[in-house]
Amino acid sequence: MSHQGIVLGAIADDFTGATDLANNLVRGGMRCLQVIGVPQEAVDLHDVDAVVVALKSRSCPVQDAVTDSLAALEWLRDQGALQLFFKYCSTFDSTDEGNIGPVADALLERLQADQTVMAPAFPINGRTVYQGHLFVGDRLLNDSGMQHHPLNPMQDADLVRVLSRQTLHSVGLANRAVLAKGAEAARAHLSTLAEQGVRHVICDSLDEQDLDVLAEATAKMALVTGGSGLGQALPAQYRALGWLESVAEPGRLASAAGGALVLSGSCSRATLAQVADFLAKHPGGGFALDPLALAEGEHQKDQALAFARQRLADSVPVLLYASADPEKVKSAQASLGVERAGCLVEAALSQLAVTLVNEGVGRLLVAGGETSGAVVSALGVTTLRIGEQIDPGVPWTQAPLAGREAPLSLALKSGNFGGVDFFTRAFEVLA
Ligand SMILES: Nc1ncnc2c1ncn2[C@@H]1O[C@H](COP(=O)(O)OP(=O)(O)OP(=O)(O)O)[C@@H](O)[C@H]1O
Ligand SMILES: O=C(O)[C@@H](O)C(=O)CO
Repeated sequence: MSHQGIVLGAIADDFTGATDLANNLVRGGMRCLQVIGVPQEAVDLHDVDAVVVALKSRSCPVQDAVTDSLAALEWLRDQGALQLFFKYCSTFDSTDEGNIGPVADALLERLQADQTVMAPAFPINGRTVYQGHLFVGDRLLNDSGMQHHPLNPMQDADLVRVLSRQTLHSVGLANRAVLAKGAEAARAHLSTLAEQGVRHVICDSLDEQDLDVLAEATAKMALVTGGSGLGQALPAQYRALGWLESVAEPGRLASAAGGALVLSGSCSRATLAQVADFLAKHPGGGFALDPLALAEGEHQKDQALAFARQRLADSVPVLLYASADPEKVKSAQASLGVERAGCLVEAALSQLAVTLVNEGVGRLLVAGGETSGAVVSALGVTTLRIGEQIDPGVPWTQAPLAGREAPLSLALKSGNFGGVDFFTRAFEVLA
């Protein structure tokens, strides 16, 4: 007989990363709920197999990340989780201070477990690991653009070395040669490393088959860590263990209704191409926000609102965006400071979201991790039911909102995820 509580409890270090993992759990066959922060009230989990707690712990001070992650762990254990998953970015976003190492150490200690695996790979989106080195497409991590990341520049692709700077514990490697021998050999390798006191094991994975082997070898570990690729492989193992029943349509959502709005605060390369593609397909369908104008008062926001209302009245999708090329972003940041420029944009997009959702927007797409965090918080979203995938890493979700009869259909897109036509196709795939 299957386990009655939730099977998997996940702790994600940012909002869009949480949705990415949740999406792959649904694809693996689990009914999944994402909660924003550690719930303060009871959550109905009667038809849920996996819960992902979305934190903002990727770039915050180490102690805050540890405290929040432990609170999430306790809550998930109270819900009956049989296995815990610590989700971080497939590009291993972190610094020498943390937060991946210290959070993993604290979770292991609380669980009284000796070892965990670290598997950031997400092959379908080009993130693979070989001999412990992380690749983005055909480039090593430190040559992929991530070496210039403003918060966590990744200047070393050797994850054993990277993680060793974040923990006092011993870090080891399960390489491709081990995985190629199958799950039994991988388990034996992990045991040998555990006997040698190796607490964290960086795992190679070049493709889904490697992740399947890894999932089989680790499904009974108290804690696994990594990207969403491993998340897609685990549900089959839970079914094999008898923990999970097969469910038809684990990503089934209620019908979507209401106006279609895209809010983009992401300046990542993929998003810029998606904005351009939307504007080409919907001439006159977008309104550009500029932090310098936003700094001067309410005028530009009011203009954006009037523009959106007009389009929505005509039942056509509308795009409000601050996304801009690096030159423009740099110039706004030079005038306003990085933080103020970001805050102005996030505040404007959040206020526009609240007003327009109140007025009848029912299908909302948000681009950018920070932007999504700001918008979701402003809307008062506390839970997201995970639906079908739009593109790898990004599903449609539904959020109940106070004062609204029908749930809001919401898609949160990581900056670099999604095909070029994402802003148009997302609405086409929504029933
Ligand atoms: N024109 C602009 N000038 C300056 N800052 C901007 C501008 N447009 C957006 N921003 C800010 O840039 C930041 C973009 O971060 P966000 O996390 O939303 O996107 P991303 O980095 O592409 O996504 P992800 O974190 O998922 O990779 C936000 O703080 C946003 O407010
Ligand atoms: O793992 C990934 O790449 C994403 O889910 C993410 O965390 C991007 O911020």
